[in-house]
Amino acid sequence: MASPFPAAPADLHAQHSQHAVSDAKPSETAAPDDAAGAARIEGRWTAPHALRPVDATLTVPGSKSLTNRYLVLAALADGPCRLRAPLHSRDSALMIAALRQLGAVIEELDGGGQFGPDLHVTPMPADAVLTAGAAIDCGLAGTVMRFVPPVAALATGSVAFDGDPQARERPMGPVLNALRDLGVDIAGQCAPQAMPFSINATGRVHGGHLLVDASGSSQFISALLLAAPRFEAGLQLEHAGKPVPSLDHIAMTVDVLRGVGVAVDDSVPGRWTVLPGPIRAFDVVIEQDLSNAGPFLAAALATGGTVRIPGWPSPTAQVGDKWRDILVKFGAAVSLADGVLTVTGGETINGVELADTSELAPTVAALCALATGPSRLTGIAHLRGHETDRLAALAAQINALGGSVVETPDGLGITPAPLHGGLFHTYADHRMATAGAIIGLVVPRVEVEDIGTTAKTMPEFPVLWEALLTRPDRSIPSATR
Ligand SMILES: O=C(O)C1=C[C@@H](OP(=O)(O)O)[C@@H](O)[C@H](O)C1
Ligand SMILES: C=C(OP(=O)(O)O)C(=O)O
Repeated sequence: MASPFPAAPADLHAQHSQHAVSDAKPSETAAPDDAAGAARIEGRWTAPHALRPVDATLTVPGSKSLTNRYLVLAALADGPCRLRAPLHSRDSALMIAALRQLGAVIEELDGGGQFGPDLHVTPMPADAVLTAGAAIDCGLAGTVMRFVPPVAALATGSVAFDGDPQARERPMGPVLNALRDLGVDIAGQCAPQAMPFSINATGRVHGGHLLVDASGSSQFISALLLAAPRFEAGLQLEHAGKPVPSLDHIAMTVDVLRGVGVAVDDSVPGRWTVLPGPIRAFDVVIEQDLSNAGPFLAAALATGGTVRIPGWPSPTAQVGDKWRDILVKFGAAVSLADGVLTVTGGETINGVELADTSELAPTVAALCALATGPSRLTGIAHLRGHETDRLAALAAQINALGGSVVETPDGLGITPAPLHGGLFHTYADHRMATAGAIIGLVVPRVEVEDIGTTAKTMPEFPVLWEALLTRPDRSIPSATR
């Protein structure tokens, strides 16, 4: 779809104010422990419609994947740690609450950055005994439900895990079976391979060799690697099964482990060896979330405008760095100079063929729905086990707006079709909400069912998104903090 815009209106801000928010309301139930305290917008939300090409400069909050990895490592480290510019969102709040349950002391420090305070972490005491047991709410966070059980196995006491109803549908079996293979006592109350379950932890995990089928999620591997230095014999982990998805996320895990002094060998594909040893205390700056930068960069393509993101980390282990290649394939001009990523969209958006786009896929699919040529996304069968079955959800919701999307066994085929407004269901999935927002930039009257789902990884999304359209060269307004 081309993006022809009428001449810019005299008072752009006034026009957006009329259209931007319909039933949306500030939430009275901010996520627990969410230090950011950003004003919440929840519920049905009329996606702002761009009246002219965007021209904006912004930074986004910290990386979910880095924040939750460093929180886990800090809880297991050999001394107090500091996370600077961490993410403050539902997923990070759930991780903080989980690690506190296991004995880590996590405090917010005065000051901090644009998106909330820094964090100081005093690790779990080595001899922590959870006399009253612990109950961990995983919400819908894959990083909490997969990364925390191996950490819990290193405490002493009973640790119960549960989460949102949708989380009970997400695959857990390989992590639980792996821990059982390592001798950890796990009782499943629901299905034996899913939440809810509880761990009767003895404070020690011997470690050793493990065979795991990680074709359902890279998080099964990352979860075991992160705790492995604290296993008595370390870990020799081997994957057996269909290809492992989201390999960039495993590379990130290896990268952060090495950064805190852990010896990891990943020289043989599908095998990882972690030597036992201390996790060195650290003081780290969390990079902004490049995956969550995606919808803002996509806005440049959708509207034929320009979006700049200063402070783009390079080098980085984040999968979102792939935007620099992906958006060129869609037809954008992309440059990285002096740490500023600049993306400028053209007259039209090209169709693309892309493999293993991992968590970038919903944003990619939204751009494909606006493209002038057909697209094929492959290697993302495991998205059926994400926050929702993302392949089914994207196909259903884009088609409900007049699109032409077919599900394939491992992805999506998307053919250009004229789109119209309508309700875009979100299925408790933050990336469905942002996909609806992207389409709504150029398709009038798209309503996103629950924009509040973006609080999973970016509570500031609706505010930043509206500012993207109305206020160039801006960052989050202080009034929302
Ligand atoms: O380890 C991580 O931080 C993540 C790994 C990926 O999971 P999958 O391998 O299940 O795709 C990714 O999609 C998720 O958003 C975050
Ligand atoms: C798949 C995702 O999340 P999770 O960490 O819950 O798996 C995601 O953020 O796209």
